[in-house]
Amino acid sequence: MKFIKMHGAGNDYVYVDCFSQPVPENLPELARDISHRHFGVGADGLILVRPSEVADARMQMFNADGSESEMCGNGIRCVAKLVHDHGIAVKDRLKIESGAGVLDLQLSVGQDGKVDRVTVDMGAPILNAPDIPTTLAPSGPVINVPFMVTLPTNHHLGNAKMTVEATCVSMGNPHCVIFVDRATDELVLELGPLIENDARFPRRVNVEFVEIISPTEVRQRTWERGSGETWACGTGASAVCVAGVLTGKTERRILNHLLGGDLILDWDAETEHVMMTGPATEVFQGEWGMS
Ligand SMILES: N[C@H](CCC[C@H](N)C(=O)O)C(=O)O
Repeated sequence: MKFIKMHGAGNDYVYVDCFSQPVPENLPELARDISHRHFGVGADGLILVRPSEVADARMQMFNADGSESEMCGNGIRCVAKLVHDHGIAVKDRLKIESGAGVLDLQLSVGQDGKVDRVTVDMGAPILNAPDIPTTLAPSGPVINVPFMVTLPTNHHLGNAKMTVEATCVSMGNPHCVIFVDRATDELVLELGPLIENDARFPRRVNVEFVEIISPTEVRQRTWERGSGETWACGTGASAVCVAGVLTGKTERRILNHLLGGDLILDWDAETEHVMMTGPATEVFQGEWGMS
């Protein structure tokens, strides 16, 4: 099976062009095996680029643990680059079908004629608690809701319980945004998985730890549902943009610094849609499963 390794701001996936080869079988198992950082190619997950009845292509995304997600922001920028650069649809505006609906993308082409940056209309955020889904509220938005986590005994973070303030947003996939003074390893790597798997998120959740630099600039670390800490998360950055406005901490347009690069987010007041702009990079191509 031929694959293309790509990343969006360091959020790296293995991409399979299913226009030119059949859809692989046992996708969750393949996602786990191919994502393994030592025994596989190494990636945050697997993304299939498939024909679509209603768009230029369809994106199907799996996390490193084999779970399927509705949407992937960094991933959809790379899907657009693959569709353009590999001749599937050579246009500077593309429609890509995802679990969050058919999204519109505007492609920027570099000197080499290949896509280097993409602006994605991520659609409108979903804020109603049951639709995120979370039980942190019976209905309506979840904004700065105190969220107590019980820590395992003798935990680095000290006492047995810790309370953070959660602002929850879905971009087709669920996000729990937490604004902190410093996004430390303890918070990201130890509190992250506890929140990811908390029963108050029936479909688990992606967790963003956000430092406010100014009303127009933030720094984000991400503990992703099904993949652990990633170097960037596009749907997460979109959720952070919305949460910043809902909590009064940021303006509608922000620059977000993630471990692997920067994203520009703009929650348009007219359309209520979040616009995300960022890089898309092809690293190498390979063949999987050569016996
Ligand atoms: N990295 C992706 C998000 C993957 C979300 C996935 N971890 C989930 O289960 O929702 C992004 O750039 O939006």
